[in-house]
Formats: sequence, structure tokens, C-alpha cells
Amino acid sequence: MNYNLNSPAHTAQKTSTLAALKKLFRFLEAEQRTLILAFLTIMVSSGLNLTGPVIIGYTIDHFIQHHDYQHTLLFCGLLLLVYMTAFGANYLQARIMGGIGQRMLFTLRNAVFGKLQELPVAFFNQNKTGDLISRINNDTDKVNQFFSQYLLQFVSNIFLMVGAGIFLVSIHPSLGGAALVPAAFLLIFTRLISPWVRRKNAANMKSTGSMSAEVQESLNNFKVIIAFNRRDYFRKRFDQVNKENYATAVGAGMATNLFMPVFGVCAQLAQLIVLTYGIYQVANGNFTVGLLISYLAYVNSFYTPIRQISILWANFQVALAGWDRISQILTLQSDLPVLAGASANGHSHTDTVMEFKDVHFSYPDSKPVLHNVSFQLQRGKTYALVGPTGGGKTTTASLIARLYDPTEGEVMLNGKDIRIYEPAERSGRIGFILQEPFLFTGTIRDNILFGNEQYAAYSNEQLAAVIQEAQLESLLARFEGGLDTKVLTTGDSVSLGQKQLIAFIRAVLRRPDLLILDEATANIDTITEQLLEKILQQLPDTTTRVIIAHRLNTIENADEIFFVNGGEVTRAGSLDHAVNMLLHEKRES
Ligand SMILES: Nc1ncnc2c1ncn2[C@@H]1O[C@H](COP(=O)(O)OP(=O)(O)OP(=O)(O)O)[C@@H](O)[C@H]1O
Repeated sequence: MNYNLNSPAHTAQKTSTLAALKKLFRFLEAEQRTLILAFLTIMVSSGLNLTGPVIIGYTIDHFIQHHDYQHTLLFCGLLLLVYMTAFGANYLQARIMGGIGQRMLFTLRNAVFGKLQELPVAFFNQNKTGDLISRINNDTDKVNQFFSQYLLQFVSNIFLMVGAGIFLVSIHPSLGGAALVPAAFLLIFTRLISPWVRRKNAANMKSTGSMSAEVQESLNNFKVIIAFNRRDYFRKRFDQVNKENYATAVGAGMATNLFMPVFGVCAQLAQLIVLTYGIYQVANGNFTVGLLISYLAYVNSFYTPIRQISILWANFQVALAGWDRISQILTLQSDLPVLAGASANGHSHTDTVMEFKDVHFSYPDSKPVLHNVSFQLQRGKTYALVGPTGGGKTTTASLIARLYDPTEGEVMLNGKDIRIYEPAERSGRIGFILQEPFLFTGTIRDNILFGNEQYAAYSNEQLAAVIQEAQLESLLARFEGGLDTKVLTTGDSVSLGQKQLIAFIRAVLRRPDLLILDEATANIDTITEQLLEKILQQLPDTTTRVIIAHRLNTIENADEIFFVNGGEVTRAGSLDHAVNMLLHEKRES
């Protein structure tokens, strides 16, 4: 399945504005009451703001022109009260929406992160971590900014604009009609350029994602960069993506800022029209001066929100571009679903713990790695997978652990299709010590208990007793701080061999039915390796072991050896035969 989020199949996927809004509002379902309250505050503040010009016009015509200063003062006081109440309502609305925005950001980030947890290894193979981080951090924030800062301003401005528009047309239809002509032009203009603005912003977010991926890659590999003295090379590469990001940011900024001046010109045009036509009407005695001042204030009340809306609309386009990138993740489905209807319960104790039936496998857009492979692994036995580099050993092990599904054929665990097992059950039954074990920042205890709920509540003493029972205490003894030894993800606090020891303890303590060791002793000294070998021998009789190793001495005790190469997994028979096959393969290549 194509999981590459930056491929045309995904980037072409755009939701319409309305559909995007509908989906976004789903994240606000729990906020309905607060939203209604915020909406009420908007109605109050907009309604009060709209009465301002009426009060001014009325005061001029009825009191100022008749030199009635007592009433003038009274109405000025009333105006102050109106504006202060509007201010209070505005403040309340900003506070409410700030809270809603932050909660939405929280929910949105959780949703994206939760989805990432559901997706298969293939997704992570095809996407760069930096880009995913940028989607979780930056793009969700763009959506949040719109919701927390702009959404209600947007609504309140629309409310003000419609209210002022109604006043304009009802006071003087022809003058109102003339005042609204520039607005009609704006509507068409906005519709035409919005998709382009959204595209420009999407391009900018994409390049921010690429930049983040570049930073992530060089920070992750800084040792190699320093060792090979490639700082300049990476500096140049960063310079390149930074330049691209700069160019797309300028493009997005220009597109986003285009709304403002055009909207400004239209507002001025409307005022000019009203002023010219209005003075003509006053001269003919059809209009009072007070009414014209109110009228101009309404033109202002109509176009100021429009100007605001232009800024908000631009931000809305940014939020939509961010939403497109987020929803590309949210709409993905894992291509490793658990088969419905079947049950993995009633664990049958078949002798065959694992079986491949006519399995074919290829990575996306790559040539086949496995071709029509069939084999069985019996309970309690030790198997070795040998073969040349790139022959397909790790791939075979990954299919055993269901990190991928076969392109064709079936993989059976304990006599049942592996696809019927829930991930928790499957990973409990199959332990996988990866070629490059990954440790999380924390302590050895945290890392040993990773994904192992059974001992989560154990004290260190209890856990040490379990470790002793599993005969792993001599491995733990290699760490001075014991279970509390600190581990950093950068890996500097523990050596690669020590990491493999921790991964080994982690996997063995889960007591899996099947334990896969992928080059798990490659970085361990010979004495420790012998110790591991001993521990492996002492695992319960029912545990099946699959060992992938380049050092052939590590597989001396295997019950069966499989040779993995050229798409095939064949029985190698004895160790000598496996060595001959490897030598033959080397000579051929
Ligand atoms: N994620 C991937 N995407 C595309 N091709 C891959 C991927 N992982 C491995 N391959 C390819 O699949 C083939 C088998 O790789 P695999 O890692 O299974 O070999 P291996 O026998 O375990 O090698 P090694 O002994 O070096 O670990 C190789 O040609 C490799 O390039």
C-alpha cells in the first residue's frame, strides 16, 4: 500500500471547504455549550456595535442641531455604556475561544498521534520522521490558531457585515446598492484566488516538513557526519532546503497578504461612492447630514469587518492547508487489520508454532524478496536463518512477527491465520529482538517493562526476583546501577552490546511462544554470547527460537538451518552444508 504522504496520490486529496469544516467541527462536539456561550457573547458585542451609529446619527439630528447639550451628554454616556459592554463581551469571547482552541489542539494532536500508533511499519518506512513531527506540531497549530483566535472573530465580523448591509439597503436602497457593488466584486475575487492561496500555503507546509526531516536526519546521524567530516555537505543540504522553505514562505505570505490591499481599495471605493451620491442627495434635501454621517458609519461598519474577514479568510486558507496535511494521516487505514469474525482464543497446542504457506512478498515498488516460500517451525526447537546480506532473513522474520503481511500466501501462528490475533496477543506470543534494538529514554527497568503490563506494578526487588528466576540476573549484573541505570535515546549511556542485552532481557521476560533474534549477538563479546546461548537453552521447552546470525558459531546448536536467498527459504541441512551454500553464493556473486 502506498503510505507516502508526499506522493501525488495523497497530496491530490483535498477536501472541500465545507467538508473540511464539518470534519473539524467534529473535534468540537464536546464543546457545544461553550461554543453557544461564545456565540452569544458575539451576538451581544456585534449587536451593541451596530447600535453605535444609530445613536450618533440620532444625537446629531435631534440634540446637537437643536443645541440640546443635556441630552447630547446623556446619549454620549449611553454610547460609552454600549461600547464598554461590547468590550466586556469581546473579552469574554476571546477567553472562551482561547480555551476551546487549546483543547482542540490537544484533541487533534492526540488523534494524529493515536493514528500513528495504529499504522504499520510500512508507513514509517515510507515517511520521514521530521515531516511527521512537523505535521503533529506545526500543522495542528495552524488549525488551532484559526479556531482559537479567528473563528469567532470571523463569525462576529460576518454578523456585523450582514447587519450593516441590511441597514445600508433599508435606509436608502439605491445608495445601499451602489455601496455594495465593490463587495460583490470582492466575493468573486475571493472565490477565485482562495484555492491558489491554499495551494501556496500547502507548498510552504510541505517544505517546512522537508526541512524538519533534514534537521532530524542530520541530528540523528551527527556522529557519522563528524566522523566523515561531512559537516559542509550537510550544511549545504540544509542551506538548500532552507532556501526552498524561504521561497515557499515568501510565496505563501504574498498570496495570503493579497486579500488585504484589494479589500482596502474596495472599502475606499465604496466610501467615495456613498459620499458623492450622499452629498448630492443632501443638496437636494432628500437626506439629512446626520443621516449621511450615520450612513457613512454603516459603510464603514460594513467594510471594516470585510477587511477583517480578508485577514481571517487568509488564515482560514492556511488552516485548511494544515488540515489537509493532518487529514492525510487521519484518513489512512492500516493494511494490517485484525481479521474480524475469527477468534484467536482457545490457543491450540499444535506442534507447529509457525507456518508459511506459499508466501510471496515484495516491498512497495521493489522486486520480490520472497517467492512461494513454505516452511514450518516446530514448538520448542531452535532454527537458524542464514544467507547472504540482503538475502531476505530480516524480511522473513518481519513476516513471522507480522510487521508486514505477505503479498500472497498465508502465515499461520499456532495453526491459525496470524491475522486473527489482536496486536497485543500477537506481540506477547512473538518476541522480536531487532538488529538495532531501540531503547527509550528512562531507566533499564522502564525499558525492560516496555509493553509488558504483567510486571508493571512490581517493585524493583520483585522484578529482580523474576529476572533471577528467568536466569537473566548475570546479564543485569553487567549494569552498575542495576534496574535503575539511566538510559538515553542518544545511546551514549549504554553501548550497543549493552542495548542488545537489555532488549534480550525485555524479550525473554515476556515468555513468548516464539523468540526471534535478528543479529542479536552481533555486538556482544564471546563470553557474554556464550552466556546468552546458555540462557537460550534454558528457556521453557515450549519456546521456539529463530536465530539470524552472520557468525556461524552462534548457530551451532540449531535444530534446523534455513538458507534464505534469491526469494527462497530452503533447508540447509547441516551447518557444513549451510557454510558451503554461503561460500558458493559468494563465489557466484
Ligand atoms: N523497507 C524496505 N523497503 C524496500 N526494500 C527493502 C526494505 N527492507 C529491505 N529491503 C530489501 O529487501 C531485500 C532483503 O532485505 P533483508 O533486510 O530482509 O535482508 P537480510 O538477509 O536480512 O540482510 P542482512 O543480512 O544484511 O541483514 C534487500 O534487497 C533489501 O534491499
